[in-house]
Amino acid sequence: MAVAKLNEYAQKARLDLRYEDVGCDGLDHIRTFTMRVILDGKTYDGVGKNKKEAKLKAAENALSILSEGTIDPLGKPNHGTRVNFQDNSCAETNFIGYINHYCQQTNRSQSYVEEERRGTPDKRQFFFKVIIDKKDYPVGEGKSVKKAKQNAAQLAWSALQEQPDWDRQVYHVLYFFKSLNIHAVRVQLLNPFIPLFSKDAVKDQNTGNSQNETSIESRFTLDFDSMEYLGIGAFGRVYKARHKLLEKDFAVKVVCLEEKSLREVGTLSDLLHPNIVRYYVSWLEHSEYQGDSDSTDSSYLYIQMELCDTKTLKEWIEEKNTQSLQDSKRREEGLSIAQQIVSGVEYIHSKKHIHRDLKPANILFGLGGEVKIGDFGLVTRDDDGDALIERTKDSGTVSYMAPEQNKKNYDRKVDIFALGLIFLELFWKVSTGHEKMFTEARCQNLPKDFPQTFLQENRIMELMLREKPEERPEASKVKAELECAKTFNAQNERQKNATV
Ligand SMILES: Nc1ncnc2c1ncn2[C@@H]1O[C@H](COP(=O)(O)OP(=O)(O)OP(=O)(O)O)[C@@H](O)[C@H]1O
Repeated sequence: MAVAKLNEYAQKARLDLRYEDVGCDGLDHIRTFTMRVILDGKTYDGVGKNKKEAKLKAAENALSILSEGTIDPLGKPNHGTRVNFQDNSCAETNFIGYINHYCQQTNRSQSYVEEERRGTPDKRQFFFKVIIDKKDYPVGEGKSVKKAKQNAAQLAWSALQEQPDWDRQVYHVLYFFKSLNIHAVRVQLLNPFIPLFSKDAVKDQNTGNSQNETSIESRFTLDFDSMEYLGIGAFGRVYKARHKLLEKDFAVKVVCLEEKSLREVGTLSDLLHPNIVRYYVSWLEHSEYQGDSDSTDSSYLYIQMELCDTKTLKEWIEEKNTQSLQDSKRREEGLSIAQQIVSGVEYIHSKKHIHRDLKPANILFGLGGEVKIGDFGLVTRDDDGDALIERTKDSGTVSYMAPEQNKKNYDRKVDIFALGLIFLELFWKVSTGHEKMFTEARCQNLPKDFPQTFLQENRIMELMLREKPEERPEASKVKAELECAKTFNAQNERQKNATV
C-alpha cells in the first residue's frame, strides 16, 4: 500500500513525513476530501471521497513524483546560505504564526532582521532572516517584506525540525491548530526544558549496548494513581484517577488526537459554568493508557476533567420510568434538572457555541447531584454552518436531532429542539415500547394528557418543538418560563395540601 511504502521510504531516507488534512469541498453527497503529504517540507496533495482515500492518493502522488526523479528526495535545505524560495505549494501556511507559537510555548526570543534590499522601487526584493535565541536561521527572499519574512519563517521552521531536541508533538499540534483554525486552545504544548516525555537512553537487554531507544514515561501514570475504568465513548476511554499531589479524584478522558478531540478541549477550555463538566488541562502522550493500538504515529490527548457520577440522566429517566405513577416528586426533580440544563445551554449559546448533541446520555451529575452537561465532541461555532450527520441515536431508536440538523444551515435552535424532547422524558413516562410517543413529539404532538398535568411546561415545550427554528424560543426565555412553572406548581401544591 502506498502509505506504508512512503512511510518506509521516509524512514530509510530519514526524511520527515507528515499528513495534513487540507479540508473538504462540495455538498454532502458529492463531498471530496483533500489530504496532503508533507515529506521533508515538500507537499503532495491527494483528493478522494473520504480522508482515507485522499491520504492514499496523496501518498501515491508523492511516490510517483519521487520515482520520476523530478525532485531530489534526499535534498536538504541549504542552511546557512541564502535561499531563493521558489516553492509556492505551502504559500497558504502561516509559518510566522508557527514560529511565534513555538517561541511562546518554549519561552524563546525571536526577531526578524532585514539583511538586504535589492532592485528598483517598482521591483523590490527583500531579504529577511529569523533569529531565535540568538541563533540565525537562513535568509528568505520575497517581493514584499511580509513575503520575505514568511519565507524566512518557513526556512527556520524546517531547520528547527532537524534539531535533535525537536519534539514532534509540538509540530503535530501546531498543524492540527492550522487545519482546525484553532488559535487559542489551551492544550499544554511541550516545553523542551520541561519535557513531558522523558527520553532516557536505555540499555538494550539483548546486546547490552546503549541504544538511542527511548523509554517513555507517561504523565498520566506519573501524576495519577488508582486508575479506574469508567466507560468508553465513540472516541476514547474515560478513567477515574487520583491526582497524587492534589489528592483529589478526576475524570481523565484518553482519546486519539484528531479533529473531534481538539474541538472538544478547545470548547471546554472556553467554558466555566456550574452546569457544564469542568475542564482542567489536557496534554499529549505517545501512547494510550492500557491501549491496544500498535500505531507508532498516533498521539493521544489526555483530558483532565471534573469527576462526575457514573449515573447519567439516561439512567435517571430509566429509573423513574420503572416507577408506575407520574408523581409530584418526579415533576419537582424533573423541573429542577430541566432548569439546570437550560442554564448550561444558555451559557453555551452566550459563548457562541452550539452543543449539537444534547441527549440524556450526555448529561451527567456532579458528585453533589448538580446537572453537568458533557461530551462537547460535536460542538461547533454558532457561525460554522456545517451539516451534521448523527453519530449515535440513543437506545438505538430515538433521535434528539432537530429536523433541520442534517442540512447545511442551522443555528443554536437545534439545541432547543433537543431540550424539548429531553423535557418530555424528564416529566413523562416514555418507556421502552412507547417510542411512538417520542416520534409524535418530534412532530409537535405531545401526549394527549400531558397538558392537563403540565399546563405551564406544555406551553413552552410546544414552542421548543416547533419545526421552524425561528419559532423556537431562546434558552433565556425557556429558563424564565420554567421559573414560572416552578412557582405555579408550588402554589398548586400548597393549595392542594391546604384543601386536604
Ligand atoms: N467527567 C466524567 N466523570 C465521570 N464519568 C464520565 C465523565 N465523562 C465521561 N464519563 C463517562 O465515560 C463514558 C464515556 O464518555 P464519553 O464522553 O467518552 O463518551 P460518550 O458520551 O458515551 O460517547 P460519545 O462521545 O460517543 O457520544 C460515559 O459512560 C460517561 O458517562
